[in-house]
Amino acid sequence: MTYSVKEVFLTLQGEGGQAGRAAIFCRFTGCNLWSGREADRATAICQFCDTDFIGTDGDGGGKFPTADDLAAHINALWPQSDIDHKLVVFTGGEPLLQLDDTLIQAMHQAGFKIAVESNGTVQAPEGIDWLCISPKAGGELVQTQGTELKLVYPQSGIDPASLETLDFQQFWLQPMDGPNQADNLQAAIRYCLKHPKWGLSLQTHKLTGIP
Ligand SMILES: C[S@@+](CC[C@H](N)C(=O)[O-])C[C@H]1O[C@@H](n2cnc3c(N)ncnc32)[C@H](O)[C@@H]1O
Ligand SMILES: Nc1nc2[nH]cc(C(=O)O)c2c(=O)[nH]1
Ligand code: SF4
Ligand SMILES: [Mg+2]
Repeated sequence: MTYSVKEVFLTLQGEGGQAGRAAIFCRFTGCNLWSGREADRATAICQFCDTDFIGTDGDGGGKFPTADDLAAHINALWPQSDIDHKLVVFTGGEPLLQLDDTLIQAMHQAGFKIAVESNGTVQAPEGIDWLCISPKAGGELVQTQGTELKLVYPQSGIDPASLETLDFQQFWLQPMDGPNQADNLQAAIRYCLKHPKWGLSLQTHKLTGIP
């Protein structure tokens, strides 16, 4: 299958339990909860998205006819001096609309651990090494198991307590970025102090000014 990719870049994972680790980010085009057009935001299922995932015109983006083509493109951006810590993060958009067994196999063949950032509305294939699920109010949660659950907070319609019994190793609250970012940060801190199952996930790439 042909993969549509907005951008591919080397950066440090900014969020969640792997924050600070070098990784190749592969951002797939398209999402099932928003068209990506500002005109549609107010009527979208997910209205707070901080990401441009339209088209294939970003740095390192494009259309890749085969999994081996995309794997080679990702591999070429990894520092040549390292073979032991190869990490790719598939994100988007919604990566599980495109990530398939063939691409998972190709990335493992190239020596990568595979992390995924998903909204949880699509069942994940086998073989993902680090699965981050970030539920969205209004999006049906079908993937209820994974490595970390990262809830953008606050979201009207989702109480963190309603997610606590799901099968994840780590639980994070990530303050919603946008006009109320400062208040959202304080609310997330207060929640974590009262409910220690939850940790605070800051979007550290925004603090440091890296992609
Ligand atoms: C752009 S999404 C792409 C992956 C997938 N569609 C998802 O929603 O998980 C990447 C991460 O950014 C988070 N995110 C998106 N908009 C945000 C915002 N305004 N503030 C904080 N986190 C946000 C998402 O919840 C998700 O964890
Ligand atoms: N540095 C960095 N870390 C991230 N973690 C999740 C991101 C995403 O957009 O999925 C992201 C991103 O866009 N940049
Ligand atoms: S589900 Fe993820 S990519 Fe889609 S609009 Fe929401 S935050 Fe953005
Ligand atoms: Mg991002």
